Amino acid sequence: MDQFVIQGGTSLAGEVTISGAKNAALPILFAALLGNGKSTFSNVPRLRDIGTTEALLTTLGAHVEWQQDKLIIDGATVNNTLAPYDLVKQMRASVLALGPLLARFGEAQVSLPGGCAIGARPVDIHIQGLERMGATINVENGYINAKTHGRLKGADILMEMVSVGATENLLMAAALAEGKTVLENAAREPEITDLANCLIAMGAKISGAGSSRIEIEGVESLRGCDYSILPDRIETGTFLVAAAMAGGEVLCKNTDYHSLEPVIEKLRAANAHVEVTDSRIYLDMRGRELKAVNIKTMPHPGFPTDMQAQFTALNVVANGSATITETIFENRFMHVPELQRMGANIRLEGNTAICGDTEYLSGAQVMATDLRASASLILSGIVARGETIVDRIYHVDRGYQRIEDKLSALGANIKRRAG
Ligand SMILES: CC(=O)N[C@H]1[C@@H](OP(=O)(O)OP(=O)(O)OC[C@H]2O[C@@H](n3ccc(=O)[nH]c3=O)[C@H](O)[C@@H]2O)O[C@H](CO)[C@@H](O)[C@@H]1O
Ligand SMILES: C=C(OP(=O)(O)O)C(=O)O
Repeated sequence: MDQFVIQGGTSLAGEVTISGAKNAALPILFAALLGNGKSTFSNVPRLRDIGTTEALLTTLGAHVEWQQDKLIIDGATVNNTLAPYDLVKQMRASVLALGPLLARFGEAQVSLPGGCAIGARPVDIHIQGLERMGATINVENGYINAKTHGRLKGADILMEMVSVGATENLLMAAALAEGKTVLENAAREPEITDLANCLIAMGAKISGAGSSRIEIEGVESLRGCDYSILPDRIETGTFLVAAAMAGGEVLCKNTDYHSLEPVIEKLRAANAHVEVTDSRIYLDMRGRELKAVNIKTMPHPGFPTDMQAQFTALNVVANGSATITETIFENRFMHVPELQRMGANIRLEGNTAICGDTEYLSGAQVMATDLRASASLILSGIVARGETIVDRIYHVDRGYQRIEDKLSALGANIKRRAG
């Protein structure tokens, strides 16, 4: 298994070009299953999860190919509705095949994704919503088996919790349902708006995406589209935090400042100087004292859970003490024991991490447990004294495109060692 070897203590300065958003690309690539023609996607990040999605779409019969930097998916060739465990277990987002397959083919068998390191991650809200649209669903032998007689029927669906995945699955299903669907208490993440815009480009009739009430007037068929994926707000946030922790400066290009407002607000509260234009964010931390900030993760437009681990690392090296409260996932503090091994002064109380003053971090061999936990360990390694080795970096490769190349270009001393 590959590792990262990091020599700490370097400063960071320069520019970084942000890739397309994993969490927008994954639902959008599954949306191609709804179209009866070829879709061409640009700004698709080169990630392990994208490879897994390509494999799953191919298993479902879609013709998938890269043409230079564009990913082409032909929804017209889809001829199989079984998403097998072997692929779903590699990536939970595979459950997003459920809504499109059921809506287009009247049936789907999708392996239950199960939990992962950060929490149980149930899919009951996805299932209940599809049942409201007339699907018959049973969960047996580890599979969600869904069927519908004729088309799905539009319905008023009040989701009991704000769920990004359920909103995406139901939005895709409703696009091809008969009649009108109203999704209440919908997630408002930028990635939902991006998915809705892609569906609209395929011919769907959707209004209200980005608000908590989305209305969808189902259509009989959808076509392929040409669509560019939104920039990755979490990758952007990770580089901004890296520069803040290292006392350096960074210009993030090809990004989207609007999707990052809660993160930028916290970086400014941490005493970073931040300047924004629509597609660029510049952070300067030179000569400024980094201050610890209180964080509470919330659905968008609150502070994103996917930036929680990086801010835990930031608080560790900042002055003062502050609390980090995780409200989305019950077990998203796996980075804490690893950071403690590097000398971090953190105390866990239930779903809150209290970060006190830490004199310095010292390099150590640490283990990545999930995607953003891995990022927090890399950032800590860059500012630690001595050498840090991060094991199990396949987690990082799920969601960051060649993070070591981008960090090296900024001045970090980080190398991938093949294991
Ligand atoms: C609201 C939120 O911040 N969602 C995050 C979540 O999306 P993801 O789609 O993975 O998770 P959800 O938004 O669905 O989950 C939000 C909460 O609802 C619960 N739940 C969800 C579905 C369901 O059927 N039943 C149920 O109980 C989950 O356990 C969780 O506590 O993880 C992604 C990857 O880290 C992030 O990019 C999303 O921003
Ligand atoms: C946890 C994440 O992704 P996933 O939902 O794919 O596990 C993430 O993007 O931080």
